[in-house]
Amino acid sequence: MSPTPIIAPSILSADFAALGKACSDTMSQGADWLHIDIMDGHFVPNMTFGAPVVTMIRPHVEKPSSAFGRGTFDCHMMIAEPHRWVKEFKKAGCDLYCFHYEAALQSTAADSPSGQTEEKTSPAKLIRFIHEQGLRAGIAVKPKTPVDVLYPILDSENKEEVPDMVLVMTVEPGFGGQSFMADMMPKVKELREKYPEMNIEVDGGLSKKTIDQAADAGANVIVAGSAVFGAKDPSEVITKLREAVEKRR
Ligand SMILES: O=C(CO)[C@@H](O)[C@H](O)COP(=O)(O)O
Repeated sequence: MSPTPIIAPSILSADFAALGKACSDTMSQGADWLHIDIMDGHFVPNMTFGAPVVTMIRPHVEKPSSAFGRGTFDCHMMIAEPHRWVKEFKKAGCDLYCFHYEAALQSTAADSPSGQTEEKTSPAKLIRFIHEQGLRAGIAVKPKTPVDVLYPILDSENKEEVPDMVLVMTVEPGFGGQSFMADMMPKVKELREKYPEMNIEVDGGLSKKTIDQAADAGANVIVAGSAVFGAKDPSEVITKLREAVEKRR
């Protein structure tokens, strides 16, 4: 049986002028996690916000009582140099630090904004570092990145260097409201066949219309921005997304 369905509304589509309330509202409407998009204008052609905003919204959502529990702050780091921000985001209240494989390949081993070094890091080293800070680690792949690049990382004997979740992007990262890329589903299917118990997240264009394709492929962590925050009845959308995943377990 694949893991529990987890619905993670992406606050990129929330009302930024009343973000704290938007976060607590979506939780009371049935969300499991909050998906928090961090964009730096380098790794992606858009900017959002950084750790101070995460600190401000943390008190609006009860902290998870267990790993991957309700209230998990799922920080999707669409940033260059993901290694540099782990400690800051831990302090801000992040629970799951999900970085991009493509960014980690370019990253240096600095562990604070001021502590740059020239030493190259690697996705595996970064996962170890995230775990050492007491966070869960996620690794994300852009649409053009094949998932087999992740197999050496996922199959590592060294458990501290194995991520807790894989995020398969179903749009090019950077903006909400884009169309779901159904051609990403073979990647999800392949991952699910190989790793039946792993959390597999999909992000981009998920809605009542597209959820069946993602659920059929085996995704269990569903990110939805515009479909939830733009809905007349967000609870109904969250329920439908969850039911679609639950049906395939
Ligand atoms: O990471 C991203 C976009 O880069 C997402 O998390 C979006 O926020 C999803 O928005 P919708 O496609 O669901 O509107």
